[in-house]
Amino acid sequence: MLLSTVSSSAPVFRIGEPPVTVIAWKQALRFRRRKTKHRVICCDYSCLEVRDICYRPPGTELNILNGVNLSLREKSFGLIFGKSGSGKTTLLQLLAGLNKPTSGSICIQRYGDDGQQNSDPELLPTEKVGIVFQFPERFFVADNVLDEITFGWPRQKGSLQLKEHLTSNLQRAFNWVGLDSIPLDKDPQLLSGGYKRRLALAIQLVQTPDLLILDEPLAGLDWKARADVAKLLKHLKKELTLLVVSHDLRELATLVDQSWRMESGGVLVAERPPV
Ligand SMILES: Nc1ncnc2c1ncn2[C@@H]1O[C@H](COP(=O)(O)OP(=O)(O)OP(=O)(O)O)[C@@H](O)[C@H]1O
Repeated sequence: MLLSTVSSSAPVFRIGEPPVTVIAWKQALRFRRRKTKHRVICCDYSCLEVRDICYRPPGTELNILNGVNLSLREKSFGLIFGKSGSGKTTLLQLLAGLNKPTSGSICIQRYGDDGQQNSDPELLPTEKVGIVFQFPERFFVADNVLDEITFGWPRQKGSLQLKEHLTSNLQRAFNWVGLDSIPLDKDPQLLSGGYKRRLALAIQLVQTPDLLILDEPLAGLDWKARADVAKLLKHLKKELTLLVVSHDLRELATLVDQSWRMESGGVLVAERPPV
């Protein structure tokens, strides 16, 4: 009798069911737990860490790098600038595993939400590092976009699974860099300067690196292409860690989370870009 007087929007209590307030309370608790769990996941993070690296090329007397340290949080944008010949490219080559440091280490360190290290450092796996060299288009070898992007893929018969995996990454990489409208049979040399850089980025992104290293990504491009590539890097930063060496500080300044100046003698100093 009482129920019939209750409006249709009011909560209805039926025998055998918990009152609506209890349901709401449980939902709130579940939401809070989820939020707490989410917060823990968010705050647990890793950093690329370069620890006290020195580098002296074999057969030479002087160190190019002298006690270099840096820490770069995942999915952020790190910029290294400094005078020509100070050792920036040399550092990138060590990070990409192309040379071995004379001393020091390069690792991935995990941190908890309290900012404390919560595991032992792990060596940086070089297969998770992509590098785009200065003027990458000068190293293009194929006469169509598809052959260029698949040039370094495994050729052996048994590598079908890996090739399938790379193929599934290809479309995603093309979408990321905005190459999806370019015909795969187009000659890479006929692409504009900006699109050549996009192709060079896509070649690396197909391998799904965690860390992407770029040496002078804007060098030699016109203003429009420079703005396009800078915008693309801003987009990529949401997906992976970027470490960039550049003299083009003005265009990149707004993307930078951490930056360092390489001083003559191979010493790295944390510093904002002077723009
Ligand atoms: N294998 C090597 N043997 C001897 N010297 C080397 C070797 N590799 C690099 N160098 C020297 O180390 C110094 C640093 O070179 P690096 O290319 O790293 O500088 P950089 O800061 O990247 O310069 P830029 O801004 O002009 O690209 C230079 O003086 C270079 O000549």
